Amino acid sequence: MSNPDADSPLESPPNLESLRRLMQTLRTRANEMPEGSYTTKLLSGGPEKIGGKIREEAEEMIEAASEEGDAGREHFIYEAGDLIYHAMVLLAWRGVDIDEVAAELARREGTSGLAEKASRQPKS
Ligand SMILES: N=c1c2ncn([C@@H]3O[C@H](COP(=O)(O)OP(=O)(O)OP(=O)(O)O)[C@@H](O)[C@H]3O)c2ncn1[C@@H]1O[C@H](COP(=O)(O)O)[C@@H](O)[C@H]1O
Repeated sequence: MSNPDADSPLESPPNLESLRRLMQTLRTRANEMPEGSYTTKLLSGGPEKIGGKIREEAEEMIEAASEEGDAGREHFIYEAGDLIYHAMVLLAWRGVDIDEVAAELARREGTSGLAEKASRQPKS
């Protein structure tokens, strides 16, 4: 199935800064573990609890990917937000910043996944 949005032009991303702010909030939650916080509840359950939510949210995002129209697109974005939030909670639990993940992605920039995979295959 083709992706109708694949060719959308990339505009400047003014909201990406919110990822940094969210990461800071999540790291503070991990340090302080305040009561009355959903993030604290997740962090208290460790990778098992957080991972369970990541699996659940990934399923929901995948299901929403095929929904059509503007409402479908909005729902897909909503589910992606849930998945990314929960993935970032796992980063915070592990003491890793989203910037470190961005650095890893930057390191990979320009290397095709196919070329990277080939470089890992044992030479006979
Ligand atoms: N971005 C989010 C965010 N996205 C999703 N969620 C929550 O993630 C949950 C999604 O899980 P579900 O849809 O399965 O809802 P649920 O059935 O109530 O969840 P479960 O009880 O099954 O775990 C909902 O409770 C959402 O409110 C989030 N909760 C918090 N944040 C951010 O984290 C910050 C800190 O939140 P607290 O730590 O809770 O103060 C907030 O200010 C927000 O910026």
